Amino acid sequence: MSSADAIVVEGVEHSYGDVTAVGPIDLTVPQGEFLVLVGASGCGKSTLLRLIAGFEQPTTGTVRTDGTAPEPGRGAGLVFQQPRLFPWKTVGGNVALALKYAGLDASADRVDELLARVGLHDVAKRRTWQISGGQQQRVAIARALAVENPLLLLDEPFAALDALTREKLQDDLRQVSASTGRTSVFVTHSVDEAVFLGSRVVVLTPRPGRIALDLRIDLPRTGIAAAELRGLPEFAALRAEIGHAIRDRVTV
Ligand SMILES: Nc1ncnc2c1ncn2[C@@H]1O[C@H](COP(=O)(O)OP(=O)(O)OP(=O)(O)O)[C@@H](O)[C@H]1O
Repeated sequence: MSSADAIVVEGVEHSYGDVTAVGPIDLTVPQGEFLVLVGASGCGKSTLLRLIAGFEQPTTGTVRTDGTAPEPGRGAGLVFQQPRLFPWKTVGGNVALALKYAGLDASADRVDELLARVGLHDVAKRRTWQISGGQQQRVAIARALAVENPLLLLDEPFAALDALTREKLQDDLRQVSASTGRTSVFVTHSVDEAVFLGSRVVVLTPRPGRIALDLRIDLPRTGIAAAELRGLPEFAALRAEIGHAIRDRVTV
């Protein structure tokens, strides 16, 4: 392992009872990479993410994040499909809680700054049910960014959103991630989303999830409009290659 490696997965297999969900998998993620995991439903994407978060222990092999065994709730900001906000807190209160929990400055100015980073202005005092689903997911991302954790782990964060909101959030996340340079692992079913967000895309085989394709995405990450990026011929070629890798291994 080099000091520049944020995540090292070595010889990892994970079983639930007698069902082997993933592995064996070897995967090294250098610092600053935006890794997207894609694959058919049930191939073990979330399991691999949970192993990296420390929510699951590998049945065999080892997982290291920043050189040590991952511990749940430490060292990683997490975003799930549902925003999981506290409904009895205001929007700002939800972000402030994450800051307080980490012993950081939880002032109104700091909360506003974080909300502004995900495109939310003037909503800090609202209740969580007074904002849209897309806005709630932005709050969840702001909360995950609040603590300067080295890792950002996202499990299908945009899956429950409508197509337009989803594209907008993808665009914003791409910009935020380019500016923070934080190592990220993002799970999705969407090939388009994978190519748009990832600096690297790993396709998993159907269960047990193994690496079927490991692809560097050399598309510009800054200074290009989302529509222009999606319109590049290289974008279409990468989407086709990843789509083939998934379809080749799925028997319907
Ligand atoms: N807690 C659990 N107990 C038993 N089996 C589980 C558990 N969690 C997941 N599995 C099984 O392990 C396999 C991998 O599941 P996982 O959720 O990691 O896949 P996934 O690729 O994220 O799926 P999806 O894209 O549908 O969310 C599946 O067959 C699933 O049924």
